[in-house]
This record gives sequence, structure tokens and C-alpha cells, in this order.
Amino acid sequence: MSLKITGFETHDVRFPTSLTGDGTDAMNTDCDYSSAYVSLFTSGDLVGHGMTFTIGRGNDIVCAAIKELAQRLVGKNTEELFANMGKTWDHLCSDPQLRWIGPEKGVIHIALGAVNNALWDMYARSRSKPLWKLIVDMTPEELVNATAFRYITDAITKEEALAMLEEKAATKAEREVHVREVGYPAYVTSAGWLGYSDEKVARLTKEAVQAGFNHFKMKVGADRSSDLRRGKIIRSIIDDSAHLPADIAPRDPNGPDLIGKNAGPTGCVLMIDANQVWDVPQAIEYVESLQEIKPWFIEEPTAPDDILGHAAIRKALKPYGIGVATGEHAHNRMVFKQLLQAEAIDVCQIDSCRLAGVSEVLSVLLMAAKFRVPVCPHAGGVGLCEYVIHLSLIDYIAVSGSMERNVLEFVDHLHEHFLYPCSINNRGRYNVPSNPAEGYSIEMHNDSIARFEWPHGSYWVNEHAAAKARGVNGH
Ligand SMILES: C[C@H](O)[C@@H](O)[C@@H](O)[C@H](O)C(=O)O
Ligand SMILES: [Mg+2]
Repeated sequence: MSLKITGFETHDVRFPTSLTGDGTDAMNTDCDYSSAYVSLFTSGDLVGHGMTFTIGRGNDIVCAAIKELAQRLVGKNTEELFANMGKTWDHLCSDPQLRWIGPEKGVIHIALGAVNNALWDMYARSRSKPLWKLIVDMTPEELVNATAFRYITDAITKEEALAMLEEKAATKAEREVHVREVGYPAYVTSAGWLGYSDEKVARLTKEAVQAGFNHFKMKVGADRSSDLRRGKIIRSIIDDSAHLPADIAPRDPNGPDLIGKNAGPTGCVLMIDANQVWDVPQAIEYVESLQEIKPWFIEEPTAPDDILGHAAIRKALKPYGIGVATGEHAHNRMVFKQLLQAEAIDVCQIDSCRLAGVSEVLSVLLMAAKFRVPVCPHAGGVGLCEYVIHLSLIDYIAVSGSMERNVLEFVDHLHEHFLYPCSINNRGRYNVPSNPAEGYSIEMHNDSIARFEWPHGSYWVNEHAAAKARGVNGH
């Protein structure tokens, strides 16, 4: 049925994670996980929800930008928008005046992420499929048409993308069955936030091992001796087979999926994340001094736009078997293109809403597959885990065809605010979202919005001052 987009609503929703130190790292020492949330309405019952992630102040500025962009959809016919989502993305992106306050970066671009994701959510709901399923069921031509392709054809042409997708098409169904059965590999970050005490880190790491996880990320970069101390605490837990659940045998650290991951004796892997605190020479020297804790990679060692800096760090750390990962602050597909062309990264960490939504994510998935760099999406925030399982499923089933070397980030925060929260199986892997009504899984409960809306939601008006005074903290 042909519908028109009739309007939209935005919400500035902020959760008080700064009270407990959740989400903290060497750069972001005080974060209130927040969602700049948008709902698109149509002339029928069909709706679409989307959001982008921020860490508090400024979320209202993103909501203002969302309003400007969502206005570009009002009055449009939904089927015409869905028929060529790449073209729709170009339309959203190219307002002749708004473009000046980007282009394709900063507030305006993450706002576009929320709007584009809301439209994809609506498209998936209109076909009664979860978002990942909508996309893996597309023909190679449909998928390429849905992709933001401008400015990347020097790295991958549409013809090359089509050929890659066609090569994978025949075996998509097998991969879908397999991943539904085993789940998608995941790793835990929320045991190692910088603001947590050693005791809390140790307790949460043990719990994560017990829950079946075998990849763990720890924050570094504020203080070298405490990084080493904590790194040793985590390694002593994950390398000790006594902590593994009885029904999980230690994995072979020399097994094919662990080669190059610096796995310990139980097959568990540690990663470290500096959130951009260092200059290039400092990053090299600092990470060299952490070699004892054997990280698989250093994430965001320096400024996110410094492509050649990442390449230099990667080259210098190679002899230690330590790789480089980045992407949560890579603001568009061109940054990823250059990171790949410059051989600057071992792991590509797309962000579901810093890139401007699914259409731009698809372009990075295609480039990463061509350059054979594994995609391990970023999910340290509110709503990001709900989003990214869809993206990793698209990557595995339709694009790269592999999940051997991939792990998808998981943080155990705030899932209860979503109607279709992500979930993890007893092997520490993401379950496949399978409710036909869930779209992109990002719809928030109305009462969560009402309670945490900034600044007039009931939590902020009635509860926050007392919670702060009580000093609720797990530091
Ligand atoms: C402020 C945030 O919690 C970040 O620390 C987080 O996104 C992190 O970099 C991550 O890799 O998950
Ligand atoms: Mg990070």
C-alpha cells in the first residue's frame, strides 16, 4: 500500500550512567549514555524509529539537526523511498544549505544516521522482517542500490560489489541457518570500564567468563602502571581454566580463528582501547610497554581522523603481534576507505549511527570485505548493541561470508529500555533477532522515554538529585 510520510517526533533521552562510572575511558571520563531519538509517522499505521548515540550534553543539538533532516522526508511516498535507498540517502544528505554545516561529519551527519536508520526500520517493518533479514534477502542489485556509493568508486566499483555479492549469494541460506543455530561471536567491554575498581573489574570478568565469553576489552591510557596491574588481573582470570564453565572446554590458542589474536592458554583474548588519548610516537611507546598482557589489538590509539598516524602505529606494533583497530569515531565512509587503502587497520569498527545509517554502513561493509579486513562493530553505548547485531548478520550472511575472525562488542547496559532488546546465548554469542515486527530493534518503551527525557522527564525532575546525593556508585 502506498503511504506518505506525514511527520516526525524527536526525543532527547539521557540515562544517568555517570553515577556508576559505566562507559568511562581515558578520554570520556564522565558520560551519561544518551539517545537522540526520532520516530517517523505515515498516513497509515506504519512507523519507523531511529536514534543516534551521544554521551550527554549536546544531545539536544543533535535533536535539532534531526528535525531539519527529517523534514526532508515529509510528504514523500514510502514505496518510492524504499525502492532505491541509496538515492534516498543522497537526497537526505544533500540539502543545499544544511550541507555547509558538514559535509558528512559532525552533528549533522550523526543526525542523518538517526533519520536514515528510522527509515530503514520503517522499511523492514513494512515487509514484516527484522532489518538484517530484509537486507540479506535482497538481490545483489537491490543491495548495491541501497548503498551510499558516492566517493568510494576508487576503492570499489558497483560492478566489483555486485560480483562479490553474487559470489556469496548461492550460500547465503546455509550461513543463515548456521548463525541462527550457533549465534554471532561477541566480546565484553563492560567488565573493564576505566572508572571501575579492580575488585569490580575482577568480579565482572569472572562473571563474563562464566557466561561463556572468550574475548574481553579493557580501557587503557590514563595511567600505565594501573593499566598493567589491571591487565594482569584480567589475564590471570581469563587464562585460568578453573574459571571456565564446566561445559566449555578451553579453546586451542593456536586454532585457526585465534591465530594472530594473542590468545592465552585457555584460548581467551584480551583487547585494549585508548579512546584517542595519545600522539603517534607516544602510542607506540606506551603500547610496547603493555606487551606483557598480550593484547590482540590497540583500539583508537590516536586521533580518529589521522589515517597515516594509524598506519605508522600499525607498522611499529606489528613485530609485537599487536594489531590496530578503529572506527567508532570514523565519521564517514571516506575515512574508512583511506584507513583500508593505507593498510592502517587490522580490524574495522563501524559505528551504526556515526556513519549516517544503514546505507553508509553497507558501503563500508563492501569495502572491508574487498580489502579482507574483519568488521567488528562498535557497540559501547545505549542502543548500539540492539543495532549492530543486524549489521554483523548482514556482513556474515550476504557480504564477507565469514565470522571466523569477527567479534561483535557487547556492553551490558540499558537493554531493558528497548521493546526488542538484544540477547546473548550461553556460549557468549549474540542471538539472532527474529521477531517480524522488530524492524531495526531500536524502538524504546514509551515509559522509558517519558522517564528519562531531558530535562523534564520524571527521573531528572524527581529522582536525580537524590540519587546523586546518595553517591550511587560502583567505582
Ligand atoms: C564513551 C564510551 O563508553 C566509549 O568508551 C565506548 O564507546 C568505547 O570506546 C567502546 O569501544 O565501546
Ligand atoms: Mg572504543
